[in-house]
Amino acid sequence: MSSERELHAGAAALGVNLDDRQCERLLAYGELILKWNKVYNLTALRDPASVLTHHLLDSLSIIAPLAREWPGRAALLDVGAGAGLPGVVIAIMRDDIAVTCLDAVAKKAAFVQQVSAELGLPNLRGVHSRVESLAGTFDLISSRAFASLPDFFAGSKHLLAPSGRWLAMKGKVPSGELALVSHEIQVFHVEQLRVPGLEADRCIVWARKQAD
Ligand SMILES: C[S@@+](CC[C@H](N)C(=O)[O-])C[C@H]1O[C@@H](n2cnc3c(N)ncnc32)[C@H](O)[C@@H]1O
Repeated sequence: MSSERELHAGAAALGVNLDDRQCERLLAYGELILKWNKVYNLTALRDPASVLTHHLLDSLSIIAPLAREWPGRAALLDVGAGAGLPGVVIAIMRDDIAVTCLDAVAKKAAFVQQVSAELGLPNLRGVHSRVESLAGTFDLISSRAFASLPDFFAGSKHLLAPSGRWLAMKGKVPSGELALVSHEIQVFHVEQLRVPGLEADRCIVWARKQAD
């Protein structure tokens, strides 16, 4: 199957209809990751098929849940985004969401800036900072493979709007981490997912600030 057909089929299985532009941009993004991997040290994956399943489809699995949970405009911060996962995929799929991909490593933030310019995504920027020192307010704060849930929430709670939502992409349901989440934070949904082409467990942990 061609990459394009595999991407369309995988997205459809995740409840997402890709238009031609989105499909082109996602594939171009995958190519940029592989092309610049040596310079920016972006991923351990070396072949296009693994980038498609482990990065593009895995990140696309957030899109249908996000449309349900937050259908309108938003400012989203992707913490510890690395090569821009899932932030770049969200920016490609949702032009009504302004995405900031944050990373403590300058080269990774620079790569996201380059992706924004090359793919023509005005709603995407890469920022170099540690999350603990960043200022600002965001409606949505995401992460994938970043930190334990207690550390993710504690490190970014100063950045979440009062009515905002956290979405953490995790592997197996992280029961041990969930038990350690502060009482100031309400985990309101743990959503298990199946990503086409990936045998591994996947889930999204949704949380918000506890009302006073
Ligand atoms: C394992 S990578 C995950 C990258 C990407 N989210 C993914 O799923 O491929 C974790 C990233 O978090 C970044 N990071 C670690 N601590 C951080 C902090 N305190 N603030 C911002 N980024 C941080 C690292 O530089 C690294 O790029």
